[in-house]
Formats: sequence, C-alpha cells, structure tokens
Amino acid sequence: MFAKPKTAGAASSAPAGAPLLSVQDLAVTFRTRNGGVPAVREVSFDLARGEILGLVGESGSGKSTLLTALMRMLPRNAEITDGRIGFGDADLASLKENDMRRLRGGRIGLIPQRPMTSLSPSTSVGRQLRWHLDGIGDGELKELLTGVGLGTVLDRLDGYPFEFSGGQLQRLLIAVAALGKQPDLLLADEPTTTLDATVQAQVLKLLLELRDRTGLSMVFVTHDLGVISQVSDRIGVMYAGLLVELAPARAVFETPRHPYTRALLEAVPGRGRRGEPLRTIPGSVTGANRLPGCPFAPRCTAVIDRCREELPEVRRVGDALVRCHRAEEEI
Ligand SMILES: Nc1ncnc2c1ncn2[C@@H]1O[C@H](COP(=O)(O)OP(=O)(O)OP(=O)(O)O)[C@@H](O)[C@H]1O
Repeated sequence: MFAKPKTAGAASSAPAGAPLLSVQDLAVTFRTRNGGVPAVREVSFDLARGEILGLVGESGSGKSTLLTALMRMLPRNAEITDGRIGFGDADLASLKENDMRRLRGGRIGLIPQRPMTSLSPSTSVGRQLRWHLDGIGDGELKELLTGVGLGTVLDRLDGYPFEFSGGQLQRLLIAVAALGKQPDLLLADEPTTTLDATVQAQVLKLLLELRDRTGLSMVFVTHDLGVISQVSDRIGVMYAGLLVELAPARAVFETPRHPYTRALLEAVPGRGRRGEPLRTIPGSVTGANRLPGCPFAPRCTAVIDRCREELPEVRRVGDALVRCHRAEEEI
C-alpha cells in the first residue's frame, strides 16, 4: 500500500523566488556502435527551494542518466546534446569542469545507491567521516550524528564499514551529505533500494527531517512508487527519455493523466482488488526512444493514429504537465 502522499509544504508550493534548479529542454545522447541513443529528450522542469522531486519510471526510462547529467558525471560515451541546467547564475550544462567540481560535494551533494561501495572497506568509518567532513572535531561529529538519531553508533566509529548495517551506513552518509556540507541540492539515485522495508522507512524519514531542518532541495530517483509517494512533493514520470507527466504527488496518485502513469499505478502490487491477478504493462520500453511518435504508443491502450506519427507536446492539465495527445480527454 502507498503512504498518503504528503501535502505540499510551504517550501514546495509555488516558489516565491527563482527556482533553485531550472532544467530546460535537456537532451543526453549515448554514442553506441548502432548510432546515438537519445537517453534523455526535451526534459524541462523547475525545482523550488526546499522541494523534493521524485523521478519514477521503469528500467531504461532515463532517470539515472538525467540525474548524472545534472551532476555532470555522465559516462564517457554520453554527452549533453541540448538544453540548459540553470543553477543560480550558472548553466551546469556548459560549466567548466573545475567549477563543476567545486559545486559537487559543495552546493550539490550526492547520496549513493550502495553505501558500501562509496566507503573504503579498510579504513575506519570514523576516519572516513572526518575526511568527508574536512577534519570535523569529535564534539561536532558527535552532535551531528546524535542530531540525526545515530547516537547508538558513536562508540563504534573506530569500526570498519562491514561492521555496520547497510541502513546505518546509508543514514551516516545521508547525514554527512545533508548536514556536513550543507548543500542546496541533494541528488539521490535509488538510495533505499538495497535496504529492507523498516530501514527504508527510517532513511526516508531522515531525508524528510533534513529537508525540513535545512531547506535543501532534492531530486530523488526510484522505480518504487511506494517510496516516492512518501517523500515527494512533486513527481516526474519518465518514459523512453521523456518526462511524460509532472505533477504534485497527490495529483499523480489521485488523478494520473498520462496513460503510462496510469499503467504504472495499476501494475503495482496491492493496488488491485484482493484476489485480482497482478497486472503488468504489456510490451517493453526497449527501442521506444527511436520511434517517430509517442514512445508509449505501442503499449498504450488509448492509442490513436496521431500518437504513432507525432511526438506530443507538453500540455498543462490542471496541476499537471502531460506529454500526451489525449491529455485533456477522459480516457
Ligand atoms: N553506457 C551506456 N551506453 C549506451 N546506452 C546506455 C548506457 N547507459 C544507459 N544507456 C541507455 O540510456 C537509456 C536510459 O538509461 P538509464 O540507465 O538512464 O535508465 P534508468 O531509468 O535509470 O534505468 P534503471 O532504473 O535501470 O537505472 C536506456 O535506453 C539505456 O539503454
């Protein structure tokens, strides 16, 4: 079952000032032997200060590529081929690598998917924390960890990563990323995927507390709609590199507009009636980003001829931005 999506807090209602992040018409292409793969296409969204934007979509929809592009840490065979990533006065899409490096680990933080792989196995956790926090003193470190409910690990900081649970390490890294460096923007790629349900809930609670306490903004990528319903103010649904729906979290769950969003919601276990077989979305996203029209057309139950020929523009319907020819219709 889904947690009730949060009502948008003050920080997530219509932004009073300029957005923290303003992505416009972003495109990222992978060079492959078979030609360019447009992994992200015409993606535009704003992120307000203190807002958490959840990005969801099935495997291959371009979520990680989008996040890595924001961080400018794309693999060598990928490049930003179009668009702008406004962050303050800077355009991250064209910023020099030296300047970008200063932002990373400074105003922009990253929460890793697997905490184990971002820590050295042969150095004590305490030493690594102090290194990440530029030699923070014992008193301050104690205060920081106690403040995020990690007081229980204080007397074990001389231990090595394998002596901690995945959940403890993830919470340590999140506390460090959000409080130690005090970034304006946190980017998180599936930060709870490897955790069991109870620990996952603790990590999500911590993220929300940190946002409320520090006012940081967050882009949170996951393929798990249950997780995203618990943390997001707004949700962006991706399909074949496109942002096909962008709306307040509550609207996505209560009145999903895009046929793909509806199909995603229907495919989630627990949403159907008891005894009803689980539903899946027939077909696959593979190759869809090369189609001339709407990439979801081959799998869409509401498809019309136009969908196969013409890529839909983004339309505003109520609170939602929807990339579908039939967005305004009751389908
Ligand atoms: N190294 C690569 N070389 C070529 N194409 C790639 C590479 N990495 C990703 N792609 C392509 O880019 C598209 C988007 O992939 P991406 O990993 O961003 O999706 P995703 O939604 O994050 O998926 P997942 O949930 O599995 O991480 C896919 O079509 C994928 O095949």
